[in-house]
Amino acid sequence: MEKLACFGGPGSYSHLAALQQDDISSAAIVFYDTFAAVIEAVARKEACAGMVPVENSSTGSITAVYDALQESGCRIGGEIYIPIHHCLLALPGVEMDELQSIYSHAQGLAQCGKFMRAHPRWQGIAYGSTGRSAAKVRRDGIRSQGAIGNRQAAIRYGLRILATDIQDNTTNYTRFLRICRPPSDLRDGNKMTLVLTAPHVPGSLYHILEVFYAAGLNLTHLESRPIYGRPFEYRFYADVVGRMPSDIVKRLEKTCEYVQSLGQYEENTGGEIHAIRSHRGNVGT
Ligand SMILES: O=C(O)C(=O)Cc1ccccc1
Repeated sequence: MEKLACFGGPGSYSHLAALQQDDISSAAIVFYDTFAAVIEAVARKEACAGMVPVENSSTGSITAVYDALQESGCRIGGEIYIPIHHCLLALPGVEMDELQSIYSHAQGLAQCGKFMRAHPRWQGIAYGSTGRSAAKVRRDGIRSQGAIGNRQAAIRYGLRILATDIQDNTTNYTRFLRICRPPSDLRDGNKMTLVLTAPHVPGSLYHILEVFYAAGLNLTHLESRPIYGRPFEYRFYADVVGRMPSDIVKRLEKTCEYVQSLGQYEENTGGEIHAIRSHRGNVGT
């Protein structure tokens, strides 16, 4: 059976994203404890695909994923947006005022900053993932331990939900990437992630963006990451919606110092997040 390498353990948000992959059965999901380990597992052919979070609507990009992807030779085969509704979890029968240590993935703690600050006696402790945090609370059986995670983790580990929707931002979404290995699992689609570098001359990024503009391509995300060994020089990751004709690819190749496709995949337009983004787009025009 083809395996999917997933970040974070049973009950993590990445697990929820992996379970929504129609072609993968839940028994085929294997867990890894770092984003880089997921990507390496795909590169080493231990799995046909991987699932990692890449961007959150309140805390921003997970830059470690871009960096691990760059080194690996892997590609992006899909994306999925998951609404993130964080809950405060504890052992059955435990009340809020008994809690002292709250375990979660660093992303979970960051997304619940206001809730955590409203309880200054609690210590937030970054742990492997939200799923692993919930499992730890159950395994340790210590009444002063809580976790931040999702409702499914509470059900899976038999934990009590003490508070719901504790994230700062009511529209809290995480974008997950399906990682694949070329040429297998490479897909077609209307969205593309490009990695590019710009020549070090005035206006070079402007001219690159102009190519997207002239072709009517919607740039949905632009990320810059340092290039190792070239201090203060950057590699750009551009997500572009719209099909790219070959003359545009040629123009980009002429304008960029370096350009490569990291994958072409179907834009995830399902659900509420798409309505929110489309609405915002309409308001702006
Ligand atoms: O720890 C998890 O459950 C993850 O998959 C990472 C994460 C954490 C918080 C919000 C979204 C993703």
